[in-house]
Amino acid sequence: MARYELVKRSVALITLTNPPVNALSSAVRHAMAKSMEQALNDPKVTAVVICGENGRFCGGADIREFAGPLRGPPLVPLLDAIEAGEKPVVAAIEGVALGGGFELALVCHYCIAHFKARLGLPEVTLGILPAAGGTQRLPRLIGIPAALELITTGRHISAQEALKLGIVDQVTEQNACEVAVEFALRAVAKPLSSRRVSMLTTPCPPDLDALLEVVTMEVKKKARGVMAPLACIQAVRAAATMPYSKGIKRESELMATLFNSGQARALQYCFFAQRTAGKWTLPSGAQWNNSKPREIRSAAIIGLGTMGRGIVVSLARAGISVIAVESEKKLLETGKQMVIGMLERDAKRRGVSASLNLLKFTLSLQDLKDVDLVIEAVFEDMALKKRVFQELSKVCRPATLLCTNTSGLDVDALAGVTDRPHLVVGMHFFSPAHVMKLLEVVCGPRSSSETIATAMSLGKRMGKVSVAVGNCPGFVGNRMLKPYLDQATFLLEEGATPEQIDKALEDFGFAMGVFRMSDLAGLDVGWRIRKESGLTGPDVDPKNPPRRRHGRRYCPIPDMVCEQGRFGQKTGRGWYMYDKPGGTNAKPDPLIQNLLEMYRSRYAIQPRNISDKEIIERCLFALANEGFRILEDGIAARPEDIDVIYLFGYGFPRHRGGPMFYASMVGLERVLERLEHYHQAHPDVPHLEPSPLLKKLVACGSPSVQTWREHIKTMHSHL
Ligand SMILES: CCCCCCCCCCCCC/C=C/C(=O)SCCNC(=O)CCNC(=O)[C@H](O)C(C)(C)COP(=O)(O)OP(=O)(O)OC[C@H]1O[C@@H](n2cnc3c(N)ncnc32)[C@H](O)[C@@H]1OP(=O)(O)O
Repeated sequence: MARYELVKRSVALITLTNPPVNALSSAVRHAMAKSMEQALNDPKVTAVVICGENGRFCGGADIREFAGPLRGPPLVPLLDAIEAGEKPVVAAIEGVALGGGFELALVCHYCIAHFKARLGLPEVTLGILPAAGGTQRLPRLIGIPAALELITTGRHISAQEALKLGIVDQVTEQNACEVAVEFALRAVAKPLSSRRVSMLTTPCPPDLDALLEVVTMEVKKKARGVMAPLACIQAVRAAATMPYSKGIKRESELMATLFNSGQARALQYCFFAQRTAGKWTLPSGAQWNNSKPREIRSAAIIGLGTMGRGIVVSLARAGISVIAVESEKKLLETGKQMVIGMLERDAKRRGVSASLNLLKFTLSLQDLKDVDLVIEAVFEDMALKKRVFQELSKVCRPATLLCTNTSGLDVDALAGVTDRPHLVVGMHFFSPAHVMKLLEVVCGPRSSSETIATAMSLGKRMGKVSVAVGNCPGFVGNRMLKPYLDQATFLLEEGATPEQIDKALEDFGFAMGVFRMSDLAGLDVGWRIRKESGLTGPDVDPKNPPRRRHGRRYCPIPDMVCEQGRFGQKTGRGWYMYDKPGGTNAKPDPLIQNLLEMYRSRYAIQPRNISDKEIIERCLFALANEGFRILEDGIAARPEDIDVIYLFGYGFPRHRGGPMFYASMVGLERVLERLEHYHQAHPDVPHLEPSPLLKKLVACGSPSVQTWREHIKTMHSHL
């Protein structure tokens, strides 16, 4: 857990050995304490270097230990002892120094960082704060404004930025450990008092209160209802206003308020869920660690609409040659200019050169004959997509993977028109595709494990969080959206307003309520789909009574909004009104209020007061209920996959963990009871009927979300 060696006859080299990230587990803390004691007591030792094995200094406290009782030597006294020691201690930072790892570096008297190293205090992203002295030492070292920024955002910084801020003493391109040993030898006999950061006085700006107020407002705006950043601000205030001994106590009190909170549990769950999602597995036994992805050097995109353009940018940014295809010269030219502009702006922001040399634009599918992979991103029309796939079958070499960016159509039906169904897979990007991190990899029943592995690995290469899902209408994300949207519009019928529903959801933590989100996405897309499926428009079966389709409750208000040409932000009118087409400032629109009143009076609906609690329960429990059905149907393998999809694709607040984790936090019994209650009140809404899996889990004593998969595994899988 920590290796102790004597090098250069007088330097104790302590190497943390806890792969993969040398987290400060109880065993590591124990071994470090012993090694430090040995180094400080050995008269031969004049200096100490601390480094991490395998080119990684330290990824911080062992997050898995937070879930159980705290064991082993506490970190704070161990770090205090390192700082107080009479022999110079040098941190040799390679790879990462994060969280407790950064705090370890802060107590070392000197820091050498490899030029590729990254440092940061990401505790806030886990719902806690840097409680091993980080909130007290960092402000003393770099001042309040810079420390506040790093601690409240959890941002990682480069070694170069750390040098500029005065966190590290030297950046090297050589082996940081060897440089640190030489540095340590030179540091022997130099006075250490000024190197003990806890002894420094915090440089305090004259307008401290005003600064803290501004940061508090910013944090509240960015992360509504999230506790950890606010606690971080209070801890940093203590660093400015109290001596170290009192500040560290304040830090620890604030940590105690966060440590066992639901938010901390949710955020730590999200950390592991994201990593779990990458470990896809199929019933055949094929999985992430036994299926080799193909190497993708070249790709083609069919269609340069909004999605296609974003995908081209994502691929080019990942260093992949891209051929972009359009059907008309004008569309091709427009798409080309947009892609080039996007890549140039992106490169400027990242301080790199735009990879325009990787791009080729063409009107001819014949140019695709040698590419490794094609992603079709044409209009969401099955007949059109089938024609494209038939054509691709003819022109692409037999080994080319054929992917579709459909947001919900049958991937297997597309595979069926090709000569290589095993090489067909869905790659469902989210708009804007060069910004949104989520990628649903849709596994058709005939997609080979190599095809799935390739799509997953390509997603990772593009910086996406990829989740493998099964093939059904809407896959996971969009399938779950329907009951959520339905509940929102039913609530409108019953007496709520768009702004009331949005406010309840935004107070819950969503960046945007459902109606603001719909206005942003465009209301016409859903309208077209409803018309095509005969739910509205001239094809509606006249036998359907009003507000009912196929024997179920149906709310026609969204159709009525679209009939008025209100398609959302792009038309300047939707559920809200905007200053101009494309405007973003949403204001409640009296016309919508009128429409709702007229609608209710036409159908003799007596509007009632609807509480925020009912809004949240009906929208979110219906959402989770569909998630349970998706697990039952084997469309998602694990609740973590669903949660990751909602966190990264639909703006579900991270501090709530995702819809499935949220349901588990509320308590499955309670969710079941509320769904039963609402289903009784609305028997014509099947989405409110509790799913058999939810009932089964409750019958099994509501196990923790991490163990649900044991109850699901006997069920049929469509992955
Ligand atoms: C009333 C109660 C009072 C309570 C008071 C409590 C007092 C407690 C005091 C304690 C004070 C401690 C203060 C310090 C806190 C911390 O340090 S919290 C941790 C901060 N660190 C992080 O957030 C870093 C997290 N990790 C990462 O960002 C990345 O993993 C990485 C280090 C940048 C590496 O990335 P990459 O190479 O992409 O690998 P990954 O796939 O992400 O990770 C590989 C595997 O390692 C696991 N892992 C990573 N970090 C940790 C960690 N810190 N702890 C445990 N495990 C970790 C990760 O899950 C992967 O595992 P597998 O999926 O199983 O492979």
